[in-house]
Amino acid sequence: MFNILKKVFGKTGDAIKEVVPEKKKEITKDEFEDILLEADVNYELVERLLEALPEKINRIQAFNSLISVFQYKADWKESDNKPYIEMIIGVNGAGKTTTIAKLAYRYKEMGHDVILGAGDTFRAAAIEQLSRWAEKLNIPIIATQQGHDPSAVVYDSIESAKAKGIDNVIIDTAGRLHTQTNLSEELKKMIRVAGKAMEGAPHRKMLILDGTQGSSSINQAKAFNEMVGVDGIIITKLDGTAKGGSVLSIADELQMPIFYIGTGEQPKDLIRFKANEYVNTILDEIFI
Ligand SMILES: Nc1nc2c(ncn2[C@@H]2O[C@H](COP(=O)(O)OP(=O)(O)OP(=O)(O)O)[C@@H](O)[C@H]2O)c(=O)[nH]1
Repeated sequence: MFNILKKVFGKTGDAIKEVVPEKKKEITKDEFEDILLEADVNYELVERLLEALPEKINRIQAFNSLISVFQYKADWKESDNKPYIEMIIGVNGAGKTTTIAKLAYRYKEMGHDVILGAGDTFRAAAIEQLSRWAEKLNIPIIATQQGHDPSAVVYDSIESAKAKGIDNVIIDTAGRLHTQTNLSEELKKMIRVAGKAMEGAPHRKMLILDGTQGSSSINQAKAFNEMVGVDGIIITKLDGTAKGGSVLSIADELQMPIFYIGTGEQPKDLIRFKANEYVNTILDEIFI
């Protein structure tokens, strides 16, 4: 796990090395500040973290400082419901489709049966892309034509899962933020219809955030959270960016669990996010 993380945060590590080329036992407050800013931690958070720290900082002090950011409750909200219904939310291009394939792959590996719902009916390309993943992963998908009501997709995929004894339903949604009001109504309707098809559904609403956007994805996240109430986050594309510190800003600003991080473009490239492992990966670049 640490090796994967070391690779994922490789570019962030390179950015840290710009500040401290040699690993040390202690660093100064100024160095810690520069490291965090280089890694794209939001300025206000950096200042807040530094306030409580001494002039010379050792690894334990740095660890305690960074881990304190991850104070959110309910780290892992799993449910016994069968089928277990998830809606995947986020702006276009954040990595929703790929992440749905990754989740589906993960559940299949666990021995579960999975069905997908192509709920981004706004774009034909989204339906096609998800259908291609379904074919590759050999799992069923409920899809309609572009422009049709995505709530029908929600209803049909849940009904199909119930009828066939399928364990996991993963539903894609549209992510066109430029027509936010329509999107908000559409998502709310999808949620209502899910609840009609199965009481308590959707069991989890996951927000996908693009890790290469760094801290700027936070406002998007807030907008989606206001629209529909998000249960947790998946951060994608962390493998390709030096902005690995944005995970801290995201956790701090949104105070909601980060469930997984995307580590590449393949279905297997998704790992559970664990705050202590993440913090240690960053600190390994700084301290002996
Ligand atoms: N390196 C890397 N690339 C990723 C990751 N997740 C997604 N991508 C890539 O990001 C691009 C966009 O991902 P999509 O899954 O198409 O994103 P989307 O949000 O569905 O976007 P639309 O299809 O535009 O709605 C694709 O080229 C993916 O391969 C990740 O964790 N790491």
